[in-house]
Amino acid sequence: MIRLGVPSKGRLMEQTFDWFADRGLRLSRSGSDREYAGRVDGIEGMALVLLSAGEIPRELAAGRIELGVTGTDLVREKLAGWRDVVTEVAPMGFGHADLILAVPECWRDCRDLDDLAAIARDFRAEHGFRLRIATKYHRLVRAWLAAHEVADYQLVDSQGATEGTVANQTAEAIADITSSGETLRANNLRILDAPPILRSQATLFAGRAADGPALRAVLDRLAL
Ligand SMILES: Nc1ncnc2c1ncn2[C@@H]1O[C@H](COP(=O)(O)OP(=O)(O)OP(=O)(O)O)[C@@H](O)[C@H]1O
Ligand SMILES: O=P(O)(O)OC[C@H]1O[C@H](OP(=O)(O)OP(=O)(O)O)[C@H](O)[C@@H]1O
Repeated sequence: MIRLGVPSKGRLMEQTFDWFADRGLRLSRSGSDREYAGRVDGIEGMALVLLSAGEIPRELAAGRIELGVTGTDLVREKLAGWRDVVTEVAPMGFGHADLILAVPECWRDCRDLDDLAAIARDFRAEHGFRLRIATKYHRLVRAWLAAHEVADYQLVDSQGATEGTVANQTAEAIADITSSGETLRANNLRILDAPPILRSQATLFAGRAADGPALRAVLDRLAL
């Protein structure tokens, strides 16, 4: 049996269903909207598992699902050495979002990473604690700031409504996913002049341990 993990709600779920339908497989919930079980029609030996997008990387790594749809951001953030654990089977062309770092709009002297590094040094001297960056992408943000030699900061965990942390005075800057930029603008935040930390999109992943004839038959059926 090949178990396919799919996000359990929202646009990501609907677009995933459409993507498989375009390839001849019909995914559907088996019961009500609140029941997280589903079925796959159009192929033998495949089961649908509805999960939180954030949990799909872990489930792939644990071998509890063989295939999974989630954002590349979540796989890179949640799986250390992700390439050893999962294979990217196909980018799916939706769920595009950039992981970016943003500062208050009113920080006129903070345009790029060099500015941020200097401001972070001064901030620590002035306030006695390190500048706080709110994010749920700890691994990716730490690696990116280290690569750009920004050191005087601390990460503050924020699992949602991250853009609100600056107004709420629990952080000075944020690192989060953006697509339209509306949430940033509404919260008076501006993206630093730098390439995004990561460009993400919804992707079909396979667990490396799942490789075998049953998985290959499914991928052949999908012409992948
Ligand atoms: N505004 C957006 N536009 C496009 N993609 C987005 C946007 N926000 C988030 N995403 C993507 O959607 C995926 C799921 O996001 P999110 O982290 O909100 O899911 P989740 O943590 O599983 O949610 P929940 O735990 O509430 O089920 C991620 O890969 C993310 O990059
Ligand atoms: O650039 P935009 O188009 O405004 O989208 C960005 C927002 O979308 C995501 O939040 P989501 O709605 O998934 O909720 P969350 O804050 O709980 O993660 C993300 O965390 C941003 O807050």
